[in-house]
Amino acid sequence: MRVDLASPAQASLPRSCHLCSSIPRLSSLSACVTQTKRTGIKKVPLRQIYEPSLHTHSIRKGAVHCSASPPPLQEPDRKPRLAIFVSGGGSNFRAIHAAIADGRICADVAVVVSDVPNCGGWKYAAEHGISVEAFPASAKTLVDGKCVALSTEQLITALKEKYDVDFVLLAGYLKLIPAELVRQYKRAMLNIHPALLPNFGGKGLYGGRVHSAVIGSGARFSGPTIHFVDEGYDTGPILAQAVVPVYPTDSPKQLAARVLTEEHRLYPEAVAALVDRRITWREDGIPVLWSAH
Ligand SMILES: Nc1nc2c(c(=O)[nH]1)N[C@@H](CN(C=O)c1ccc(C(=O)N[C@@H](CCC(=O)O)C(=O)O)cc1)CN2
Ligand SMILES: NCC(=O)N[C@@H]1O[C@H](COP(=O)([O-])[O-])[C@@H](O)[C@H]1O
Repeated sequence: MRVDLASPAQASLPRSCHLCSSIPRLSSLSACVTQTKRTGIKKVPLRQIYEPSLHTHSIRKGAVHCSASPPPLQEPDRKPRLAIFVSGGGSNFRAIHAAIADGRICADVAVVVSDVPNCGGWKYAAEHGISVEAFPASAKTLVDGKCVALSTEQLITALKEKYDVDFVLLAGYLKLIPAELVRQYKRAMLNIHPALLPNFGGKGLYGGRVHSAVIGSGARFSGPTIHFVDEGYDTGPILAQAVVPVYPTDSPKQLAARVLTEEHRLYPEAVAALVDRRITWREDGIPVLWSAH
């Protein structure tokens, strides 16, 4: 059985337990080991090995007994469940859904959430038997004069209890995610932005406006950024980026198409790493994506 650990260069050697000075043995952490069905590689989440705080100690007859007590893992046969937020055509949602269908992403889409009922992403979800919810309330969520949108509290309850969602993915979603929802999915909510953050991001910069700003700046490179979501627009920790050339003769439409091609490659890769738990965190709060191969 191959156990795939982060390269020692990246991961500090196991710290011994500060109380009993033992180094946790792999067998004592067997509960941490998860089988990645698709690849047959045994993954051992680093955080559950290198955090002595996971140990419990009991004093028996004067001796300190140290045993790892990793947090409970999901039921082995339960795939991670995703909520995907869209506002428009949903091409990134479709790319993620296609990656699930062909086995690149080991997860299920539990629900699609949109501020624009019947947008392209909403229709695609409905056509594929995926539940849909409207959020937040606006003139666009009035159907026959009745508001069909959930409140923030109702949405959180639905995501946690009705849909049992583990991870939230923003995919062309154009509304600010409220702080209460961000807190519910700390280090479990991603967004894709069509430029190289921290440049060309923030309020007012979305869709074609981003590409116009890039071209107008004279920048020679652009590309998608995948980042964890915090309370501000596009200010969360960057997880992955890809680079495409910007030609001085580019129209915003031409640049958008070039960036979108890379979005549809990069986002599924990032989501696969997220659900496979191949992301660790540096002590300065920067996420590290570990390749599956
Ligand atoms: N809490 C967060 N919410 C959202 C984030 C985020 O990083 N943190 N990312 C955005 C997606 N996004 C860029 O990637 C983005 C989307 C929309 C805007 C924006 O200025 N929106 C307009 C309204 C547009 C409309 O309703 O048509 C606005 O707020 O005035 C900026 C960045 C998703 N949510
Ligand atoms: N700041 C957010 C933003 O501009 N998102 C962008 O909206 C486009 C449409 O997404 P879609 O085709 O997946 O609906 C994509 O380029 C995405 O990066």
